[in-house]
Amino acid sequence: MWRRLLLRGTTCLLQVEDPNFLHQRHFSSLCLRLVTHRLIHRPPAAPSVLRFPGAGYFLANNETRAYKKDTKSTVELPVCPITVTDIKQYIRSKDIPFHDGYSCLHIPSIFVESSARKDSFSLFIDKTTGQFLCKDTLVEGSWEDLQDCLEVMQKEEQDFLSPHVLLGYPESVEEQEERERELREVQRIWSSAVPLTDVPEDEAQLIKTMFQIPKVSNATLKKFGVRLFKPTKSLVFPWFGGPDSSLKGVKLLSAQNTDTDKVTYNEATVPKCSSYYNLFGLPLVSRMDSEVVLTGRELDTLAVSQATGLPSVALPRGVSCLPPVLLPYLEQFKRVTLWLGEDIRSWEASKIFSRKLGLRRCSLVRPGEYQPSPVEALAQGKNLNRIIKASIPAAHKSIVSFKQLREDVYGELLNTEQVAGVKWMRFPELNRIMKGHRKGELTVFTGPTGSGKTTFISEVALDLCMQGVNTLWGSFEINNVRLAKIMLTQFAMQRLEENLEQYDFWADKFEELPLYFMTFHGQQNIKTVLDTMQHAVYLYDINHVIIDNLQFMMGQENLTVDKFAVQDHIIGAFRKFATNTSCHVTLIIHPRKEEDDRELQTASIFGSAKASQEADNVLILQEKKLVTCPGRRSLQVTKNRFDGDVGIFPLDFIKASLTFSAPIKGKHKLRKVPTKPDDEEVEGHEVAPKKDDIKKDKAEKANKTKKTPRPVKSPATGK
Ligand SMILES: Nc1ncnc2c1ncn2[C@@H]1O[C@H](COP(=O)(O)OP(=O)(O)OP(=O)(O)O)[C@@H](O)[C@H]1O
Repeated sequence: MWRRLLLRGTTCLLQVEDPNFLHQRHFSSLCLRLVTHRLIHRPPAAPSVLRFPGAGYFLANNETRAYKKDTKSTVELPVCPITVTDIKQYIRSKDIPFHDGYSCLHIPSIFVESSARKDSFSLFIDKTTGQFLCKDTLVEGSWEDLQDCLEVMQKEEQDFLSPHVLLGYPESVEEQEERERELREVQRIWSSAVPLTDVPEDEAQLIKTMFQIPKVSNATLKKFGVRLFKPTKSLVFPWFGGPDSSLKGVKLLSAQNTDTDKVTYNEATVPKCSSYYNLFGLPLVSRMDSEVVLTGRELDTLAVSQATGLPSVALPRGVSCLPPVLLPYLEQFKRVTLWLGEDIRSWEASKIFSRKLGLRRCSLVRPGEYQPSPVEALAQGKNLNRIIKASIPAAHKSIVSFKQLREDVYGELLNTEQVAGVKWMRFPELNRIMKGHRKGELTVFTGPTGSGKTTFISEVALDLCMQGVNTLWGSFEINNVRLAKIMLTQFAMQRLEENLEQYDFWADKFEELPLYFMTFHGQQNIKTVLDTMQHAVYLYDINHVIIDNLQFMMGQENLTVDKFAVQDHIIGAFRKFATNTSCHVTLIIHPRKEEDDRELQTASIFGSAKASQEADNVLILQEKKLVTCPGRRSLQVTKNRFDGDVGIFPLDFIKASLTFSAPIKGKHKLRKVPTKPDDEEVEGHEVAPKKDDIKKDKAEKANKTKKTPRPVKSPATGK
């Protein structure tokens, strides 16, 4: 029996042996995988017939999707969002025993013969996304993949499946070459680095002083396999993973001493940081360990381990994120102590990460004068065991007394600068009024139609993103390509159309930013948008969401209700989201009325006082219709809940770079290369290499560096 199916944009003719065999939902993910697998890379001239064991045949014509989706920077809700209840129900319906873990459900692996299973519950299903990982075989996939496998097993009456049953996207030649190049680089660095125990004692001591780890012993460095890469005087931290515990990558850490006796660290990873999923210290954890100290840096893990003897692992990207792909590796611990660093940012991150890890098993070390980072605590001769014992349970209580709050209040008073949030590099005037960009706030931004709202907010958000604020864009009006083009131009601070030879240079750097886009366009339902935001917060630890603009969520609401009531409702929903997720939401709203000769006010946006009450900050892009200065814009802050300061400052628009910011003067020069002989040197801003340099660089790299999206890697497989 043949059926014609449209599977996510792909027309397929499907021959079904048993029409009831697979639920269409499972079938669609199965078929899509096969279609993309076979046809994207080799579009057939004629329709091709593929077969999947037990599923029947299907015939795919070549009206297939002609592109491969970039899974890295776009955020989409899964085709069928699931809840933990759905997952449990489904697993029960298949008579599979499960263990309800902290962030995952644990079931017996379906990819290992029952007699050969090392651990009875080694397949982990993420309770939030349904993504699964089998720790025995390192097979991983989506919830739909797992359902397909279970259906096939049942149909075929099999006890287990081959680990190769799931087809992945095959690597392109460029991807394969890049992976091989990275592996060679890892090997090169690792083999030319030397164990610190092999370095003469006085030199080793010098290195330790440089890194401010004088009390970290040689034995500890040896135990964790830390080496020294002499050419750059960097410490090398290895990433061992996979069934064979082979070397998957390295992190190089260099230290620079500043005038204030403080040390600043710089790190680089191979593979690059977006694919570096190493929980440093994991190979030293035994299966029986039930307690762990989670740190933000490898050096902190060394300090904790040496001083306390407790198992400790370090997050690969510090306090910036806890990728869910690492969660299965932390499931075995009944108690997790998060000791992420010494500043407010680490404290905020530890509260957010503990939600992912399961609050009831987490306790947090509050940074403070007597509780610095582990490395510093060790250097100061503090008792690390006592600090860990004094950590605070993360579980939230809805009623608290001042006794419980007094430390928090003290922390805020002690660190006023940090509490004020991340400062803008390009907008000192915004810092003066707003003090900074803080987590969990709602900013409403408005301005006349076509006045440059998107352009301005794009630069404001880019500025923060460049400082490590994980950013998610919901651009409903202009598509993501146009938006990314605006941001890239602002990032490069020049008209790239005229300097296309510099495109790769800037695009490579831009790609490294923690920047994600929702794939919506046009009218959207508020619930879908909020669900997607929630999903992104879980996956990428998003700190800032920009919604451009609210009007695109109004259309689908019931229009018989008062328009302003709908607007109030939507603003209320974003407010709640910001508070619940500690994520900053910037909401662009069109003014409700515009009078040509009058400036906008807070009342020009909101339908009722309730809505203006919900916003923490209100920003207005004013467009003055002056004869002397036509088109001149200024930014007015009419509400600032943090400290009440309001004000206005002028903005100068530079059309070539689409930027509003004043050029930064007197900052340190990252690089000083005039692009043309008569060009001025640019200060405080990175400058692309010259044309000749680029050609040389390209010749050297020859075919090696073409960027293609890579699937998420598992910490253990590195695949
Ligand atoms: N200060 C400015 N002076 C002149 N042109 C500007 C200025 N700011 C932005 N532009 C240009 O105006 C155009 C519209 O800008 P943008 O899309 O950012 O406005 P908007 O306020 O978001 O528009 P809309 O009201 O349609 O949402 C763009 O081409 C942009 O480059």
